[in-house]
Amino acid sequence: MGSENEIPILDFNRNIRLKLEEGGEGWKEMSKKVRQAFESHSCFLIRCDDITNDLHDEFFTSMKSLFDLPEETKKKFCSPRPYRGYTAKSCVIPYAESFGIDNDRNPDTAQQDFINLMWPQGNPTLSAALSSYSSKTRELSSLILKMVVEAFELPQHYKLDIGELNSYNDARMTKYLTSEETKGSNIGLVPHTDKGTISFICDNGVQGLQLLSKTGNWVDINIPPNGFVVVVGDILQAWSNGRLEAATHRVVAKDEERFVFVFFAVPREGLIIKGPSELVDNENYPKRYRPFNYDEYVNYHHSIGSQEAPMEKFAGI
Ligand SMILES: O=C(O)CCC(=O)C(=O)O
Ligand SMILES: [Fe+2]
Repeated sequence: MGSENEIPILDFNRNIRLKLEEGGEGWKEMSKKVRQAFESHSCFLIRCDDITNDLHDEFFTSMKSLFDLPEETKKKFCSPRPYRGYTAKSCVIPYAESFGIDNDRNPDTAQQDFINLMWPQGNPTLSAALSSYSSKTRELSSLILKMVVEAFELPQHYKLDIGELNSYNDARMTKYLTSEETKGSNIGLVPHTDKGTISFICDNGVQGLQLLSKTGNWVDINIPPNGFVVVVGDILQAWSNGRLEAATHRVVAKDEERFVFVFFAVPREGLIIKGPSELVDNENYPKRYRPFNYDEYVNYHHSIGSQEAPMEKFAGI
């Protein structure tokens, strides 16, 4: 599927999705493409015309107004949980500010509470756009994970498993400093893998995301305005017994301000991650990870900071 510099692009526009009948030929065909792209690149680009140009522009314009709020207002958004709340220029993201919204119970309520905290008088434009982006990515994440089960020819009951790996979602909005503001450093976000199941990323058109290719080169990712890049996270790597590898990615600083929305599909709290025995094959794919508790992995990840191959150190056999 193309060279390492060519990130595969899959079309999930409405007319295509309408024809995807679960278990049908078109569905199987698309499932194969999803698996191939995850195997070859650990990610792929998605085109999805539910994200119209107007919605894209409204979202990123209103996101800018969020970061333009006074520092003391932004700081009101705090959370005792790792990676959530408002962070500015932290050691993991030294050249960015970011809001991590914990959506685990009821995503719409969590997002609404967040908007009301920032704007007691409300911000209907950002509220509606955030809700549209989140519901679209939520729908796509369950579709794509079901396709992973299909493409590995796993028994259908694993779709329930996948539901558990995809039960919560965390939304993140980030603003990166420009290369002038980072004063010489060209890194906006250090190389890392995402600790959830899969993540969807989209930006305001200022390209800065790079993927570490299988041959060790940094490859630019140009996210289509009407779509996302979807990347494999640590949990899908562990669940698939390493057949799908988490995407190592980083962000480089650019001359213009970069705004980003990320949707992390994550397991429910306390889930024990234990992949299908069908994906273990003693000759070619011996068992790579012990079963582990998702929360313990998140706490471990948080305690060590951003390091290479945290999953291998935590649960590798
Ligand atoms: O800014 C981006 O393009 C990627 C953000 C990211 O990797 C993350 O928040 O985990
Ligand atoms: Fe990431």
